[in-house]
Amino acid sequence: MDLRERLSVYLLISGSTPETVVEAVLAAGVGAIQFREKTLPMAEQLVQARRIREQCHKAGALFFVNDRLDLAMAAGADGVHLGQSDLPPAEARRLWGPRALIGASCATLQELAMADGADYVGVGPLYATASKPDAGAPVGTAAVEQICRAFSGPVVGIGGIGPGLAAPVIRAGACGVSVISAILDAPEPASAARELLREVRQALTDRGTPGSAPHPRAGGA
Ligand SMILES: Cc1ncc(COP(=O)(O)OP(=O)(O)O)c(N)n1
Ligand SMILES: Cc1ncsc1CCOP(=O)(O)O
Ligand SMILES: [Mg+2]
Repeated sequence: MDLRERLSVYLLISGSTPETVVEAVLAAGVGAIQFREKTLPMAEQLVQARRIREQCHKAGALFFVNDRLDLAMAAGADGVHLGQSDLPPAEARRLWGPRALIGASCATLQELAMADGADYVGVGPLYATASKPDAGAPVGTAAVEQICRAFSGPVVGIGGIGPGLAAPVIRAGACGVSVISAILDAPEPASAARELLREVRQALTDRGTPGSAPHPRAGGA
């Protein structure tokens, strides 16, 4: 499975996400998980990150750490996701090496310029979201279209994406959607994950997914 396919549904979790929920969404087909924990002490984050990495790898999913290159490396993650105020992707690459998967956030073409060296980009917030109070104004799917024209790697949309809102993101050119509340706030997270995956796959089929070479660092599965 290549990187684009694994990013079809990319879930962000925190330290308070129950282990059983992680297990269930992975079994439902979530292909990538990002550990996004901003408050717990680092030693505790490291223990949690290692446990989630194990869960992901058993399920054949990718494991990313948000913000912190040091934590990502210590936890044996597949990659790190860096925002505009984090280490530049090129610097993370220099420190971690060629096998690391590096993701970057951008909302505009100017921000994309700062993402040089990233393997994939997350574009957002696309819609209003309560999950990130400092997210800024929604940029909508037009931003996905613009960034997909300028960046040849995988692009995921993020921010306020729930049922029925994933298909427009794929039609705009993204390979997947990155979510928190659509899955974690759902009464049955595994069912919500399956439904989102179904919507993404249907939209990719309708779009006529462009042939993409397997990503050299996404591993085989
Ligand atoms: C896949 C993905 N895309 C965007 C983000 C947002 O990153 P950032 O802007 O650094 O904000 P925080 O998540 O750190 O609050 C992301 N985490 N993942
Ligand atoms: C981390 C992040 N970055 C941009 S929007 C967002 C929050 C996404 O959460 P939700 O899917 O609940 O809107
Ligand atoms: Mg960040």
